[in-house]
Amino acid sequence: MATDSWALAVDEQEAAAQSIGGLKITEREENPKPQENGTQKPVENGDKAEDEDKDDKAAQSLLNKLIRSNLVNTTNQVEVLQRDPNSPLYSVKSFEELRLKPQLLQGVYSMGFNRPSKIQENALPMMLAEPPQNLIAQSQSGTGKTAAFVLAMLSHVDPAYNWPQCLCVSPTYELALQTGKVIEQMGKFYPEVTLAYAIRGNKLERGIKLQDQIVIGTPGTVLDWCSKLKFIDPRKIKVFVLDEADVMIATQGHQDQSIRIQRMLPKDCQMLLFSATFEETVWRFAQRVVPDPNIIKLKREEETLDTIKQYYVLCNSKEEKFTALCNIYGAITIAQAMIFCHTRKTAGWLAGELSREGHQVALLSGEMMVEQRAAVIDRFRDGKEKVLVTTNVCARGIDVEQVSVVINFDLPVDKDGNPDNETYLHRIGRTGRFGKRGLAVNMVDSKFSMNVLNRIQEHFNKKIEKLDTDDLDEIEKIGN
Ligand SMILES: Nc1ncnc2c1ncn2[C@@H]1O[C@H](COP(=O)(O)OP(=O)(O)OP(=O)(O)O)[C@@H](O)[C@H]1O
Repeated sequence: MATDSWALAVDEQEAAAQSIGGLKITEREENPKPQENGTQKPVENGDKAEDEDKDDKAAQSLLNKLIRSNLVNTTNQVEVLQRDPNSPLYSVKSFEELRLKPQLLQGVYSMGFNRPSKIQENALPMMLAEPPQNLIAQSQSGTGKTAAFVLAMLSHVDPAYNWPQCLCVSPTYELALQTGKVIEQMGKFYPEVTLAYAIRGNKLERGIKLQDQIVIGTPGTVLDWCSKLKFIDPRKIKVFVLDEADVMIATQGHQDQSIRIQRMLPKDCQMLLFSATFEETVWRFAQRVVPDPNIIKLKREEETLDTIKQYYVLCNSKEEKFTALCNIYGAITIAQAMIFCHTRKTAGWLAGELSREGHQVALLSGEMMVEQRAAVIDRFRDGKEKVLVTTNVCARGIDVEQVSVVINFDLPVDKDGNPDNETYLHRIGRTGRFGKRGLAVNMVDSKFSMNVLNRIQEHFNKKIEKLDTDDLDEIEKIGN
């Protein structure tokens, strides 16, 4: 696998300079509307709209890729829905069974893959079948989807022809680069096949015809290259991959552009769509892009609150919350803790106060570039810092197994001020697999947050006990 240097005109430095975790503006109401129970969502003094981190799916996805050290193994069953239920269902337990080209098998082994992941067991035989079959596949981040479709693309290209045969669209520039790296790695022993990046900044001379067999890019640029600029002849595409469909649809215009690309492709082109989640909107989009699909789904392992001891403490201000936190630290031994705040400002303030108290603190917030965030998480995972202070959305989906104490300095609420039960569960829940015990302490500082807490209790039907942080004996007991 070779990358044409002219085809990748934008270097990695530029990628790093493009902060996708940069300042994001979220609307914040000046006068919050009354909540269901008549209490009001309090506005913290001096908070600005940009102080809240935006839920940026693309940034989260990139962050997940950067901090991932290996395959996420899951014990959950794969659900397969075949287009033709009468044809036998193949699944493979080894890469050898796939009869890959030797250069590709060498590439797979050089990446350290010994056997297919759960999703790959079913997806690979389907994608490599003759005649080609369409596929919609959903499984959580890190379960091996990218590796699977990269292998399918590399298997389907014919290096004897010097024109694009496989087209892959990714939601962002950075995600396209990440997937491009996997194509380059896996195709390392297959130098006849080359890859081009259809991403912003990559300007090609007008009138040229691309000679690379694989093209990866973002929807807008890929569409331009296929239509206006005609660098690619879409009628010669054999495999079309739409990656991260759930992230894709979160960006205005991407859905439309992807559908316009798809319409230019020949009828017998293999369509493959991947997503980490499968909400109704993703599903509707998937069905528009992939005709007559086979469907593979792998459910996320359920998180549970069963092994978590949950408490709340009553305070009147953020200073009192900080004192309560110090009391907890004074009474029980905490190996590593994650503390969640609602805004960047509170997170920054709290991190400063904790450091002054002598704690080794890491701070994670949305104004940091994704690469910086990844570095912070890596250090925390290595135990270099013992406390991670973070804003709501920044740490979503980040799995730090060794953390046994979670403090909700602010309770999770959605943009309308309603309890965000899903986030609550993700922050403090544990998958049955790890089954470790955990401790969660929620800080309540107003009628509003008490109401949020009550509704969280009701939702999960689990009692959250009150804790008196002035009573050291009582705190000691919860640490046991
Ligand atoms: N069969 C395998 N054996 C071992 N490691 C694998 C295997 N397949 C993939 N991996 C590794 O596991 C990690 C996750 O794989 P991959 O990126 O393909 O997952 P993904 O489902 O595409 O994730 P995302 O949704 O974030 O894109 C990568 O580091 C990849 O190199």
